[in-house]
Amino acid sequence: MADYQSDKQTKREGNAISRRNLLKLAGVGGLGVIIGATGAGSVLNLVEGEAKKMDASPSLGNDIVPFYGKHQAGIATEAQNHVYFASLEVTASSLDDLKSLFQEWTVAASLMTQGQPVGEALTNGYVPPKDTGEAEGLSAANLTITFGVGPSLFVKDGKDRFGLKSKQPKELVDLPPFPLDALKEEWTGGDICIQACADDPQVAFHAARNLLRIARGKAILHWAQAGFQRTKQADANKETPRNLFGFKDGTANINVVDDKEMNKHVWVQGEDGPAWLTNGTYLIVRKIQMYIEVWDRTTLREQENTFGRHRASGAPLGQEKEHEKMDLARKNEQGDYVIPEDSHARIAFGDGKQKILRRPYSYADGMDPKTGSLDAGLLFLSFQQSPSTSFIPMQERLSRIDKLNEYTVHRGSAIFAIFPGIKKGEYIGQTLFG
Ligand SMILES: C=CC1=C(C)c2cc3[nH]c(cc4nc(cc5[nH]c(cc1n2)c(C)c5CCC(=O)O)C(CCC(=O)O)=C4C)c(C)c3C=C
Ligand SMILES: [Fe+2]
Repeated sequence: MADYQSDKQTKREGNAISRRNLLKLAGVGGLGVIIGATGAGSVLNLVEGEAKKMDASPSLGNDIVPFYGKHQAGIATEAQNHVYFASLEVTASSLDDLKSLFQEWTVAASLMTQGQPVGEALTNGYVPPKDTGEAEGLSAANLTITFGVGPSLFVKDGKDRFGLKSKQPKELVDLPPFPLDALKEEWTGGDICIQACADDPQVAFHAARNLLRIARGKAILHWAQAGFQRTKQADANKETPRNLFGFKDGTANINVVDDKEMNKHVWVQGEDGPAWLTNGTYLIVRKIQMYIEVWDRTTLREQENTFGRHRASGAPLGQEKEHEKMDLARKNEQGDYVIPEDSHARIAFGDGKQKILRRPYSYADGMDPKTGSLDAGLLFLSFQQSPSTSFIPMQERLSRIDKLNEYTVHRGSAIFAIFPGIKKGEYIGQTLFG
């Protein structure tokens, strides 16, 4: 705790410009107006120029994740404590409107991820402030904002909405129905997604809210979900985070610093997809309710057999260390597999060839009014290069055999193509919208 606070303090003192200082930059007033006249690159240069005039150090604070890069942040970057995930429906009808929306979002996202507010100083008492204000005085809290587009942005009800049909990737199609799915329209699909992750829930919410505000008249919220994991301050040993069933979740994940693995399983490469998506990826989102009360009445042995791992250590059943390779051939004296045939980890692993990058968050949304039980679960987020050869066959297996199905139900689902990262002067989505 103390460490985190002192980190934040250092960042506030050493950081380029605080949200409060940026509000004083009168020259940056009316971002939306300026962008229309000058384009995203010029606005970004203007903002950066004004920041320098304030004699601010351009060096990153220690809780700022760089916004620019080959890939968007929020995928291979360390998972923050909180997520605010939003799925949007586009109401604009022209490609130009869509383009200007992403240009404005790029400016706003680049500012907010540096811990700066969106919009001009609070000088005009006759109009609403541009920035909604709840993050004023707060640091960037490692905020990342990741944007993507769903299949319905390209074609909806058979209509080529923005003349982008020919650019729709083969992989970007609605997921097939899986056995036991209990999806609700209100948590399914979307034209655009925004994943805002931060080490502070208010910073994550502020980011999504301000982007939605900018979208007014062009896009509306379709569904949203906040999520959390244990905070890093509370976890001195930096263990693998535990899900709401008490198990370490993320042990056998892709190693994000292993470029070879990431290029093989996560990033879209030239030959795998359309050129506009090179260095992007696909995101699959599943809102999975977890029957916590039922789980809490289940014996430890049954819980461990469900996952195929020990609860305390996270090690595969019959083994000792969390990161040991699962011994799937090992049998007990009765001749049964030590890691049960219907256990989650065994079924998800399959033959070991399908790999996805999981970046899930727990959610807890009060009570399910129908049952009186806690409405809690997992906002499952996974990034993969090819959903059709990784997530889909994996989920097909899991939905038929996985013992975990006795305790969970899939309520929401969506797929998005996640844009590649950008350089300064470019805007997110530029490779698609031109
Ligand atoms: C289709 C993909 C997956 C869904 C959906 C899914 C849901 C889900 N998972 C847990 C908890 C755990 N999952 C674990 C491992 C694991 N899960 C998947 C995929 C999906 N999970 C994979 C690919 C793996 C790794 C398999 C392997 O190679 O060993 C584990 C074990 C620890 C770990 O490795 O992370 C847990 C725990 C929940 C609670 C859940 C839905 C609510
Ligand atoms: Fe899993």
